[in-house]
Amino acid sequence: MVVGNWKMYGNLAWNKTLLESLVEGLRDYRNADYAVCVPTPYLFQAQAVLAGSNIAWGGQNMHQFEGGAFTGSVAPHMLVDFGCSYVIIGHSERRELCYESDPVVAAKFEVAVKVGIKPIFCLGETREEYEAGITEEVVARQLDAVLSRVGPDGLAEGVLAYEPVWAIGTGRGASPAQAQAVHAFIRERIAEQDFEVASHIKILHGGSVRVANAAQLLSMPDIDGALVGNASLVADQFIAICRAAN
Ligand SMILES: O=C[C@H](O)COP(=O)(O)O
Repeated sequence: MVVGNWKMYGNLAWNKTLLESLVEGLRDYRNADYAVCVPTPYLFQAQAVLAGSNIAWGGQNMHQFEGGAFTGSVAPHMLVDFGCSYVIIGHSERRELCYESDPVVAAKFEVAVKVGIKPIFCLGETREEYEAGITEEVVARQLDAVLSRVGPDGLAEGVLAYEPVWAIGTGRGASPAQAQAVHAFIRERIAEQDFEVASHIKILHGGSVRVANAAQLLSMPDIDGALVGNASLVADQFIAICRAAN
């Protein structure tokens, strides 16, 4: 599975060109799941261009409540209204810049599943946590917050994305071996509660996934795909990464 996270980029004309290029470039690649998560104002456009293609679409966040006086927020059903299949939950940029706590992220995960949208649950350590050697402690804490809220059966309704924060946007991602080790730790922790769920849940990798490193990362046994930022903004690069997963 390969998901493009456009973050806060795009305009109607640029989006149209990129989306149409992706539809054409991936038309014959049907052995993997593909999606793009676009800024909320462009969901209508993603739906219009991607409907009927083999590329799904989704949001980059949503509120944990199903409605209310939360100016500027997006309610879960609003993503459903635009045909979203996915929503990114707990991205490190929101955890840091919007102070999203583990309990809030877990609540968002639960509500996404409730309204029928597959959450892409992001977890990962900061550079400081990596250098302090507490990566496993951090991702375990983040994972456990969701597991304790929804249980393994609820977790199975989502997709995980391990994104070492220190690799995001830097052009220097984790090595395949480094990434595999943490993916395996995450899967083993889930297996402690439910082996079947652990065996089937997708764990994507994010953090400077590029054309140059995608195939190696995707060849790792516990890496089931990629959550791609920068490279998803360039049609040829994102298509090449998607094809590597096919
Ligand atoms: O959601 C995507 C991740 O933040 C990775 O972004 P990046 O590929 O630009 O490092």
